[in-house]
Amino acid sequence: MTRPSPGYECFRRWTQSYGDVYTFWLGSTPYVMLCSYDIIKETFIRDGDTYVDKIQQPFQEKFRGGSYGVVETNGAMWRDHRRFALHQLRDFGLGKDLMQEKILIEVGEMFKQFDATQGAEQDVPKVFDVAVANVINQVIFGYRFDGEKEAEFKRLKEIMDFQEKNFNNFKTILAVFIPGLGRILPGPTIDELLDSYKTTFYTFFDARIEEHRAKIDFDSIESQDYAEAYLKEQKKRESTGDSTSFCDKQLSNMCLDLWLAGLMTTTTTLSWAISYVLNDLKVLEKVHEEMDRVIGSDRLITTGDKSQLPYMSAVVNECQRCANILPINLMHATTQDTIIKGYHLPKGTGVIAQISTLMLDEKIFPEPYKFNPDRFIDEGGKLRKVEQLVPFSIGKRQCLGEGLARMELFLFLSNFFNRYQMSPSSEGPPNIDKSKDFGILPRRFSAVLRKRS
Ligand code: HEM
Repeated sequence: MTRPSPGYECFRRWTQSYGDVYTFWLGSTPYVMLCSYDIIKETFIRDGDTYVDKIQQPFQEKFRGGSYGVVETNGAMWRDHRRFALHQLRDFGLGKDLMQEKILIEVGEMFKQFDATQGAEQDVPKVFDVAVANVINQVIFGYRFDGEKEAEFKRLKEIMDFQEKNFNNFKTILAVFIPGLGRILPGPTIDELLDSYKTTFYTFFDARIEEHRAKIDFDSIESQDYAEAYLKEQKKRESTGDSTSFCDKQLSNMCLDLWLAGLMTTTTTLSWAISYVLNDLKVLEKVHEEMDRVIGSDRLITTGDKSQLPYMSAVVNECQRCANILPINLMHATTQDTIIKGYHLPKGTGVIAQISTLMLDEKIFPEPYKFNPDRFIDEGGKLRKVEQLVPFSIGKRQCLGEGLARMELFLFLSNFFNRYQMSPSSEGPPNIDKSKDFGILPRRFSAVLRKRS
């Protein structure tokens, strides 16, 4: 393979050596990496339809029982379900106050947990994990993990920890893409890993779906959550003779995609965000100075305050840039023959918009590994818009949950910082070195919180 092994710095160096378009081979499959904003704009934005497909990975179909969900599907299946999910997210209150209300309830619950143990070292990411899980589970299944449901979350968390532990290393990625090699590597095979992971998740989703089916009122117009809206749409389509496009298997797989994409990305970003700030407490001082000047109390901060809090927004931007949670973005495929910079790419060629390299481009972000929110503040003290900040990717497959994620990051972080003074635990600030990681894992750490007066 290569030295250093594939990861942020390796992709950055390859871009410096080979230019902003080069080929990266995973097993026997070539992927064309697009590594500058100009080339990504020229392809994924200006010619979006040509880059919209996903490479079909055999292990995905095996895992899902066919081509299902929204993250891995192509054509009408992908288009229909992406549109439907976006529509439901809007109906549940994105852009209105409803979603914000749900998130602020979680902020309040989170405060109760942190307040109860203030002054002592506490596991901060653990509390954020539950808060974010409650938000996405409300969207999909309409309830929070409180009271007797707490055990449910504990079980799901165990599976996610299992996934984190077993799937975020280069050996496993190699085994996925080069199955022959996977069979001779030590440890459990990919099939064994996927089997245990899959059974638990689908069992959870299918049980929730059956509960919905048992109590659904098909005559009610409003739906409380995604699963209810889906079952109604399924019935509507079946009545017109279409029994395939909104089938049961697709519902389980949509729940899986929304749940996993909605939870792990956001919790990982939040844990990195707090880790960066714990490593540079001067940033927290500046946040507090802005909060005291603009908010001046412990009232809940809402999205209505955002335009008055440019430094806070710059902190969120810089946390997303540095967290840079996908060292390799998801793999796309060309839908037709095309030409990039004079190179001919036949239909079906793997193409990757390399957003992690873009967010570490030193021409745009000098000293790219330095955590520096001020890079997003202009001379007039206002928030500076930087096109190259693309943590949610670009083009027709751009993150489906971007609106929800942005709202969660701003509301969770701004309210958390406004309420607490924070200091590292006796172990010191969390480790923020990513140089040895291929995948990116959430940070696990404790910190001491004290309510600000
Ligand atoms: C900080 C949080 C998040 C980050 C950084 C993030 C980032 C991304 C990225 C980079 C992609 C790949 C786009 C591409 O293929 O080019 C993606 C896709 C996706 N994300 Fe997110 N995401 C976040 C939160 C969420 C949330 C909250 C949801 C769910 C509500 C979600 C659902 C999805 C889905 C379903 C896709 C696949 C879209 C498609 O293929 O059409 N994400 N996300």
